[in-house]
Amino acid sequence: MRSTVHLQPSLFDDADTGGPRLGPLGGLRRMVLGDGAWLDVLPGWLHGADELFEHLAATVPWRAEQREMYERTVDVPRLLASYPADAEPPHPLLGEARAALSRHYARELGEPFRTLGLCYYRDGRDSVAWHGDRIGRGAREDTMVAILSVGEPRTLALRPRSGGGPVVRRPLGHGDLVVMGGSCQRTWEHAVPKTARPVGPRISIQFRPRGVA
Ligand SMILES: O=C(O)CCC(=O)C(=O)O
Ligand SMILES: [Fe+2]
Repeated sequence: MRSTVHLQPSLFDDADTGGPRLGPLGGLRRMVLGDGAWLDVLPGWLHGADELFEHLAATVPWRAEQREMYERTVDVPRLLASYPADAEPPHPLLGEARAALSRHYARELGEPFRTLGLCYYRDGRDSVAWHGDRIGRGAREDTMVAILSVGEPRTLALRPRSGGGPVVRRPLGHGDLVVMGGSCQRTWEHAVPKTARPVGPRISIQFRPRGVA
């Protein structure tokens, strides 16, 4: 397995003093994607994200998974960790983030965010292929998946599931928040493409309601 590369302190976040802290969610801006899907974006929601990155990189019990593909067993190109609704988040800030998101979206979502999913992209060879989060209720119902990104910027790509149409590309930087909502998981697909650029590691933190996966 590839070795784990850690960020140099303050490589991304020069203003890093004190611990990590969340800004207000009032600056969220909505992009209407179409077919009932939307994407809310808030660059720089988390300040002082270096410490969170380092903490998660070092303490989360990252899992390497394998998957059957075309009758071969292949490595899933990223490391994973999941925290069910009743598990203690791996950093208190993530509990705060989940509570803030639940408050902000209470009326529109109608239920709180519950579970945490984490992905560790070690370098540009790590990726996630086109998919919707359709294992759970997202296959049938409108829902939301919120993603806080720390570490190296990577691109979140989105495309309509049917009928082609242009690919929407959002760079996700250190401390940025995006929320996929409405029908996004069933009418659109998303991916984090591989890149040939020499990029460092990124951690994606996903917040989902119960039964969405
Ligand atoms: O890396 C990301 O932010 C996206 C991860 C993702 O789509 C997933 O785990 O379902
Ligand atoms: Fe996903």
